[in-house]
Amino acid sequence: MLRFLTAGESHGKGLVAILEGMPAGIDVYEKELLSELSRRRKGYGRGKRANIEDDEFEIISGVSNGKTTGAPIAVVLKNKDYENWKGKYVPIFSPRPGHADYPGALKYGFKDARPVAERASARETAARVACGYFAKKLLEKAGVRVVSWVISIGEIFANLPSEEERMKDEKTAFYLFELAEKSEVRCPDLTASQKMKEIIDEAREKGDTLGGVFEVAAVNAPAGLGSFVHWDRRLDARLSTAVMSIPGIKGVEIGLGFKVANLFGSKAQDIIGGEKRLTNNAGGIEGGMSNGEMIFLRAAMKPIPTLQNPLPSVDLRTMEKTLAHAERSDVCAVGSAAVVAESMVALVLADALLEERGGSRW
Ligand SMILES: Cc1cc2nc3c(=O)[nH]c(=O)nc-3n(C[C@H](O)[C@H](O)[C@H](O)COP(=O)(O)O)c2cc1C
Ligand SMILES: C=C(O[C@@H]1CC(C(=O)O)=C[C@@H](OP(=O)(O)O)[C@H]1O)C(=O)O
Repeated sequence: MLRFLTAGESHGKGLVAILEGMPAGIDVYEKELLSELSRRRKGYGRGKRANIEDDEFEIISGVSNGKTTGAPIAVVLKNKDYENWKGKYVPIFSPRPGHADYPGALKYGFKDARPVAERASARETAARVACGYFAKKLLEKAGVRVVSWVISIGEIFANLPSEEERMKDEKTAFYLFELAEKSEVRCPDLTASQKMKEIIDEAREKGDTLGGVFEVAAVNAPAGLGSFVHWDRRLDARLSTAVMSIPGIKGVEIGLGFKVANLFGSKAQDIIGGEKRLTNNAGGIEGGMSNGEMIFLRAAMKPIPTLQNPLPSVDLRTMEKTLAHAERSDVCAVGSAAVVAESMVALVLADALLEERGGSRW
């Protein structure tokens, strides 16, 4: 079983990730890990914090001579911003609607939501991407690649090859990914990317924020990952839980997703006429198992909750009406969330692959 834990707060000394269950013999390149971390951290719409951090890390166990050893892997990531926060304390008395502040304060009995915000913050997703890197390297050995791209931000939609083609065609997936990597918002349509940047600027000027939708594809995933025999072994359930756990994600669709509900069965199912299907409406998963087609999912991220032009809230100490707390924040982080989703998908698929193939060394 591949499992991981993370610890650390957004403005504390740093983050710790422990990944357990990795077999020995997986190649590890620190440069590649650093590049994965910077793919997550950067992007148009991210706030000033992204330029403060450089995601300097240290792998303190589980890797020797550039290969995993089979022992738990521990990665420590520094928060450079810690130095700026040291000795300072900024309480959050008026919870930001949409952030974890209010329910977190109620749950843990705080009048100041700062301790909630510190751990709820998506800074934690840097530790997930560190774990995801190792999962990606294991998948790479099995010929599987996980890629992502953004399809919309606010009401700006990318003009892309048809959904049918995106879900079915591996070459299209790689092509879209390559283009997305060149875009500051991680959108393969470079004209739409420009418009996306413009509405992000507009939102920033108004003290507002944006969300959007991205897609993740796992290319060349073998058939038989996951199982129908029990609810928590179903691959689609495992993938959607993993992606839904990313802060801000409010919807996950596999394959055609919600649209499939509007079709006749004859149009919805992927006809079996040989080893490969003509369509991939199922997003590569039937009966909770991968079916040998590309695994394909889509996720919706809500707009960032911290608004510089804050919404009404209350003071937790008095319950009197006031405006929500405002502080430095991202305006839009959909491209970053897509990178985190790649990691979460890779971790689920690597776990499922190890269930199938086992092995202490690869
Ligand atoms: C990469 C990334 C960056 C984020 N940046 C911010 C941010 O700067 N400000 C903010 O208020 N929320 C940000 N969020 C979203 C919040 O962390 C999230 O909305 C909050 O934890 C509440 O969780 P929920 O939206 O899942 O309910 C970010 C999320 C991700 C994935
Ligand atoms: C630090 C990261 O994301 C943070 C996620 C986040 C939130 O509330 O989720 C709030 C912001 O933190 P700060 O208030 O320090 O600017 C983001 O920058 C990161 O992704 O590395």
